[in-house]
Amino acid sequence: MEKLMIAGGRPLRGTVQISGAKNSAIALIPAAILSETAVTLDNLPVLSDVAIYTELLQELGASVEWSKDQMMIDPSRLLSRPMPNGNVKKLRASYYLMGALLGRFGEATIGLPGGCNFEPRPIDQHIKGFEALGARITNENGALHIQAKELRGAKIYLDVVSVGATINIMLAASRAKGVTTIENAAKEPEIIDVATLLNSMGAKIKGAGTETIRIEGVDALHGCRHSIIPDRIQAGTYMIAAAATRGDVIVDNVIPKHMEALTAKLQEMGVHIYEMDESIRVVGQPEYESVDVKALVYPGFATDLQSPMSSLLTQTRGVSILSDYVYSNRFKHVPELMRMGAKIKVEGRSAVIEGSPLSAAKVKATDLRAGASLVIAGLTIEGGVTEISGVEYIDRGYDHLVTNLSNLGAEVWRQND
Ligand SMILES: CC(=O)N[C@H]1[C@@H](OP(=O)(O)OP(=O)(O)OC[C@H]2O[C@@H](n3ccc(=O)[nH]c3=O)[C@H](O)[C@@H]2O)O[C@H](CO)[C@@H](O)[C@@H]1O
Ligand SMILES: C=C(OP(=O)(O)O)C(=O)O
Repeated sequence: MEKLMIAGGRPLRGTVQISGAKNSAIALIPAAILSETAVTLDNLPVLSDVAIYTELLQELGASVEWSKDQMMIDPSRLLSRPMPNGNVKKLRASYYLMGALLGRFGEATIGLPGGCNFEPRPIDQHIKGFEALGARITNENGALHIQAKELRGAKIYLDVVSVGATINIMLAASRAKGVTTIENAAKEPEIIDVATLLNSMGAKIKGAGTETIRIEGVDALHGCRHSIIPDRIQAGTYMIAAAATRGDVIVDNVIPKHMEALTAKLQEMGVHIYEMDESIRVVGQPEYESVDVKALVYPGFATDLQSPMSSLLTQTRGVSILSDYVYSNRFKHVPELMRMGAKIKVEGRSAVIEGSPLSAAKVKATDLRAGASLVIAGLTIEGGVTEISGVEYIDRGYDHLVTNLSNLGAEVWRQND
């Protein structure tokens, strides 16, 4: 197994280019199969989740050509084959095949999803949405069989604000008869990105990015070309790493508006931030104030940046409280950070973090963003080499990580056990 090795203590300096958003890409790829003709996606991130999705589409009979940051998906020969096991279990976003296949064929059999399992992640709101559209759902040995004679538009109120349920319902409802409204919808930028693709394919979706989305079903969808939005979580991770190493980094190809909650929090700590049209410069400072952070749904502070932020909060002068109101138990990185000398106490859905020096250790990434937090911690440590196992989780969300960090002056390499 590969490990990530970091000889830290060097301030990151230079420019890093951010690729397309993982959480958009792995929704846009299944969205493309609602089309009868080819869809081309640009600005695609090169990630293991994208590779797995490519295989899933090929297993269903689609033709996929992927070269660098571009992918052409021709779903004209695709069939709704049962996918109870295998690749569907390897990633969370395989649940989008439910909405996409249901919309295109009126039927889907898909195994329950995998992905980062930092806590139970139910999909009851997805199911509630499909049922409201007229689908019947049965559980067959751990796979959901979803079938509808005819999908009909409906008014759906989500009990919890869910990114996945909002997108999944949009996918199926695009091909339903009549109008669907999703109330209490999630507002994440990735939802707008999916709606933009679907509208370019001929769908009639209004209100994406607000809490009420209106979808007028259409009879057919067609091919188009679409460029994926920048990855705000990857961008945020580099911003936090720049601050933590007291570096000076331009994070390029970002939408600064998407970064507002993080930017404001970093400024509150004393980090200097300069926003440009499509880039953000982060200039670290010798000392930081402790702050309280609440991870919330968008436009609040992203839960996916909560663990990376924990590492930065070990670098302050006081005690910070970091609470996660999206995933109450997303703290698997904490024991690993404590191995590195962090002083953190988890109390309910909060981590109480006291500033303290860290030291190099052998640690294990147990999920994607836990991995990112360990990388940031390792980058700050002067003396010794931090060894991070579980690199496969980090590869789910950070393309060209070693190259990017090396270009910023970090001493980072991969090593086989
Ligand atoms: C592939 C993808 O885009 N993943 C992102 C997506 O995950 P995902 O879409 O799976 O997360 P959701 O927005 O659905 O989850 C938000 C909250 O709602 C709960 N919930 C969700 C659905 C449901 O049917 N029932 C239910 O109770 C979840 O347990 C969680 O507490 O949004 C999360 C929250 O921003 C991010 O951390 C993930 O990176
Ligand atoms: C939790 C994440 O991803 P997923 O939902 O795909 O597991 C993430 O990107 O931090």
